[in-house]
Amino acid sequence: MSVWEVRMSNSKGLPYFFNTETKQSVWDPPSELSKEEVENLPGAKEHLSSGAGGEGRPGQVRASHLLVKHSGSRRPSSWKEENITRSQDEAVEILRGYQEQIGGDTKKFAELAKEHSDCSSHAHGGDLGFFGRGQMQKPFEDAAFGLEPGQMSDIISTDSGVHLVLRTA
Ligand SMILES: N=C(N)NCCC[C@H](NC(=O)[C@@H]1CCC/C1=C\[C@H](COP(=O)(O)O)NC(=O)[C@@H](N)Cc1ccccc1)C(N)=O
Repeated sequence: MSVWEVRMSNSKGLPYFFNTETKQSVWDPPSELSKEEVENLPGAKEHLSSGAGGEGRPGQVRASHLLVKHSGSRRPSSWKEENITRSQDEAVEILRGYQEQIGGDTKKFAELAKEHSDCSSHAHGGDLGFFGRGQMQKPFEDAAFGLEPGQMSDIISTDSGVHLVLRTA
């Protein structure tokens, strides 16, 4: 039985390793443990996201999004539309319509993202792959890290436009 266990830092939204004997906390897996041992530590299952295909590292999430850009977007252009002139209110109305169609159906989410998302990730049904904190714009990061796998956000707004976020792992 290892003296180590995996716990979650709520302030950082990241897992860490706690030594129940020395009461020491470290961010990285203790070097004396093999990968196998780390994965079998108490708390590893719920805190160390392995995700689909296991590419996810601790503290990462995988998410897809459906982005609708508007005239106030930092880059009001996309694969779909050279020059995006809709207002932010119109973009929200459009996204509200997709939100209704999706309900809780993740397959429908990917279909609508593929057809309508103003992000290059539309080609993969909106999939952004795995990412950790510090990579995405803050409102997007907070939404993604605030979801459980399989859960979809409400409409959120970033400098890119308005999004629906679906956490997948
Ligand atoms: N996987 C990463 N680390 N890629 C870098 C993300 C940069 C990050 N992006 C965002 O926060 C928003 C939310 C999600 C997508 C996104 C914006 C834009 C669209 O908006 P625009 O930039 O025209 O304003 N799409 C992207 O970046 C795409 N390369 C994301 C992507 C596409 C295909 C596969 C993987 C990732 C940022 N810090 O700006």
